[in-house]
Amino acid sequence: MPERPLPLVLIGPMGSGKTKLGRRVSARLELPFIDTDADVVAKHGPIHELFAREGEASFRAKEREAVAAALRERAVVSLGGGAVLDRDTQHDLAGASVVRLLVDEATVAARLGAGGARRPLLDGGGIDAWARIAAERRPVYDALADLVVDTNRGTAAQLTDLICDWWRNDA
Ligand SMILES: Nc1ncnc2c1ncn2[C@@H]1O[C@H](COP(=O)(O)OP(=O)(O)OP(=O)(O)O)[C@@H](O)[C@H]1O
Ligand SMILES: O=C(O)C1=C[C@@H](O)[C@@H](O)[C@H](O)C1
Ligand SMILES: [Mg+2]
Repeated sequence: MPERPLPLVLIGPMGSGKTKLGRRVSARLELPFIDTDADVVAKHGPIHELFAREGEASFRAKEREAVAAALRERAVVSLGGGAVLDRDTQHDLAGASVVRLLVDEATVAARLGAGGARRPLLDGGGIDAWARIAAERRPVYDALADLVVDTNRGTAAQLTDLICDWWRNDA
């Protein structure tokens, strides 16, 4: 069987590993890597500053622009955690290979504490806010998924292999 369609898109909640695994998968498949959060930051500055300055709706509009451009590419694309809420993005994902990353609250608590980008939707709410947002979005992630990957177990190398084998139809 031939390879699955491109782009190969990673979706899932904050801290599920979209950026980390997306970068590794793209290197393995020798495809370009696009992280839509990084594209928004490159064009508009840090996401927490954009939220503070212009509010979430403005961030979502800018995010949608970055996502629309990314989903036209033959690339591995890691979406921001909330990007899948946009109806046009849901429509664009119909032709893509969509990998949904799962992570439990206990696992993600350690990951989110590890530093990295500030996440404005968790400001003040921490892991409780993460759990509420993840539960709200679960049906959307599940409906869009072509492959579900549990990131609570296994190394990043094993998870990368699993995604690459699936995309190549070797799984
Ligand atoms: N499978 C994994 N095992 C161990 N640590 C991981 C794994 N996946 C991600 N991490 C770590 O968890 C943190 C969050 O990962 P990452 O930034 O890739 O998540 P994300 O899904 O892109 O989150 P966001 O939606 O906020 O962009 C990072 O410190 C990363 O190194
Ligand atoms: O889940 C979300 O809504 C977000 C996730 C991050 O990737 C960023 O896109 C931003 O912090 C919002
Ligand atoms: Mg990310």
